[in-house]
Amino acid sequence: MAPMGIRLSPLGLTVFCLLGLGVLYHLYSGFLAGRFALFVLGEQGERAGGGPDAAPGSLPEGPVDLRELLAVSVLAAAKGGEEVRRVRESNALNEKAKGKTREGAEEKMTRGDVLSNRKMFYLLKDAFPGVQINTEEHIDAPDKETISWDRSIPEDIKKKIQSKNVPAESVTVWIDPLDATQEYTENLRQYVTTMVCVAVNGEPVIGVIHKPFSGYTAWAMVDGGSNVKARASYNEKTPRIIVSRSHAGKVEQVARQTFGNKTVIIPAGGAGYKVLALLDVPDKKQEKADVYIHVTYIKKWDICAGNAVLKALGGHMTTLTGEEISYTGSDGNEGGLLASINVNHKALIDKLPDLEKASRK
Ligand SMILES: Nc1ncnc2c1ncn2[C@@H]1O[C@H](COP(=O)(O)O)[C@@H](OP(=O)(O)O)[C@H]1O
Ligand SMILES: [Mg+2]
Repeated sequence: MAPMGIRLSPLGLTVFCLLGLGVLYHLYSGFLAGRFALFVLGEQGERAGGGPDAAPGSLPEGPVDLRELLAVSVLAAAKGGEEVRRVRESNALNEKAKGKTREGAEEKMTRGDVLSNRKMFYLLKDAFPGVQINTEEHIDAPDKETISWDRSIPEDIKKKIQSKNVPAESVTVWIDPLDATQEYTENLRQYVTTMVCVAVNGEPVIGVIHKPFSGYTAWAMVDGGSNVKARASYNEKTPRIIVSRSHAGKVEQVARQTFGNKTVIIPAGGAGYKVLALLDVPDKKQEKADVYIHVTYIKKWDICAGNAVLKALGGHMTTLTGEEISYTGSDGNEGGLLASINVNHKALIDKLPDLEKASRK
């Protein structure tokens, strides 16, 4: 006699057990499917910004040679740059607003951004299909372009850099197909760059910054080599500070409060341009600065290449509180930026309490 007066026959008991097993199986498989969907959609979607790389199934495969990745990154920056220049010279920019920044500035996109993005993305994707690529602009799958890499490595890279394999799944590539879009639309060509960055386990390792209108390219690999170097000296006491001209926030006011009124502030476009301002760059139109500060939100494709180049040369790019920036996962950097080389970075951080607060306003 079962409790509460219900009596089950052996057949009833078997049916009951089978039903129970069925329910358990259903629940468990649903849970697994849910976890799988979360992994595919959540992880990949967040990382790829919605481009075709977000499609499930593009799984990492085999090791990746960082020297090859550097070579194709330099080529991609140059090929993207050709598009940027061609569109600017045609004067048919097809300028569009793609949204607003948190501070309410219009975020622009042009045909230069789109065409450069397409070239850079498909060249890198063709060369390294198993690698995660995060790019600033959306890629429409029907727009696919096949661009093959001939696997040749430029002589200067061959001379300076050794082959080094890392697992494909440890790599995240960040593409900025046109940095300083605002200035591009204003025809302030000197500020414009195309950039590629390679992060390994979130650490910036390879940086390429290319100027399409002068043809200059800076590249560097952490623990590898570079084609660019730091300047001979920097002014630490009253540094010349390079800042954004179109997303400045409170940076000028607070920089003066911190370093005094004598401090020279240089407003300029482009995160790539501003990192190059800290280095020894043989380009007449390149201004020079001692420190680069940014206080508003900024995206990782804007800063990763500059971070890698500075790191490779012994410099630093951190948040305003001195934290390293991790180049995996979400595409935004919340804590502002302080970039320097051959100065006491920690001492600068300690001087900047007000800037950190300003970035939160
Ligand atoms: N508050 C903000 N929100 C979003 N993007 C920002 C930003 N501040 C700067 N950026 C982006 O960072 C890059 C450098 O900014 P700036 O020239 O102002 O120093 C620009 O990239 P893009 O031109 O690639 O869009 C700009 O759009
Ligand atoms: Mg940018």
